[in-house]
Amino acid sequence: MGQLLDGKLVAASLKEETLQQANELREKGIVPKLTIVRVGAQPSDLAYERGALKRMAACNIDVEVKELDAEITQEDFVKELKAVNEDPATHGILIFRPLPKQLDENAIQYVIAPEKDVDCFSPINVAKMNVGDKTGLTPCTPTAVMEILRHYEINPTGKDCVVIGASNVVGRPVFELLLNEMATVTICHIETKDSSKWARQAEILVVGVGVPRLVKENWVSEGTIVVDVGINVDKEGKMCGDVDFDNIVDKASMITPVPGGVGSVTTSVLAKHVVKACKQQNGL
Ligand SMILES: Nc1nc(=O)c2c([nH]1)NC[C@@H]1CN(c3ccc(C(=O)N[C@@H](CCC(=O)O)C(=O)O)cc3)C=[N+]21
Repeated sequence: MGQLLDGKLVAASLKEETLQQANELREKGIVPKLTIVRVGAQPSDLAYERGALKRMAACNIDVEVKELDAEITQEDFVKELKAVNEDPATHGILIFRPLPKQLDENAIQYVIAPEKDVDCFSPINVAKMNVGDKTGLTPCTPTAVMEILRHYEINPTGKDCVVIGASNVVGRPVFELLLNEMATVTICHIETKDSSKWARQAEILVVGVGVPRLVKENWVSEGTIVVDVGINVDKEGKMCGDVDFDNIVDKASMITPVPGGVGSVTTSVLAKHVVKACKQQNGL
């Protein structure tokens, strides 16, 4: 059986680091704070919010949820966001996405203050990530993938990596973060003729598509390292990933479970980013 890549372990070790840094800031009289901007009450937003609130509490980071009406206009949303940008007590801002359809994400991405943008919504942070400028803030879930690899001393440098899924929130940033580590990266997407053919060549396979158990046993080779970013609910109401875990676990050399894999690391990365942003804003 392949080794389980245990996200809870990774999250716990990140938490220790972040808690210590948050406490050091508090000793200096600086209180690190995250403000969450939620429009409406989407179940997936609420699921993430619950996890984020718990994690911030564990890291001694303050958090405020700014809950906005589901029908809010573009103009009012921009006004609210600018107020959070300018709030000196707030060091990190997380806006749940996707936003409802009356709001124009392509315009709003330019409004969020880049130095507070802890989940990489601003094109400034996207550009910094894409050129490997470490002063920026990277997206939490893709960074959680990298933190799992780092924790288990899996160095992507020079490795053949295949990313399944080219979304702006998972696949593309994972591609860029792996490339920054000098991996050889192939990205497969909806128009790829045969993703399984590329996946079988992978030393590290990262999957983020949002299709329950898309990746079957014949997509992996003996020894592949499999990282599953999917969080789905199957027809039986059971949480599952994008990888057919039960049929792959024996073939893979290492594999993340769902739940308990990437998804359990994301909020720890969020906390780490709030502390990073807080330090930068205080010249530390
Ligand atoms: N800017 C932005 N970034 C996001 O990352 C983002 C977002 N907007 N909008 C909403 C979606 C949804 N989302 C979830 C994350 C974890 C669970 C979840 O269930 N987590 C489990 C752990 C799952 C596991 O262990 O794999 C938990 O916290 O217990 C659900 C949903 C993030 N999102």
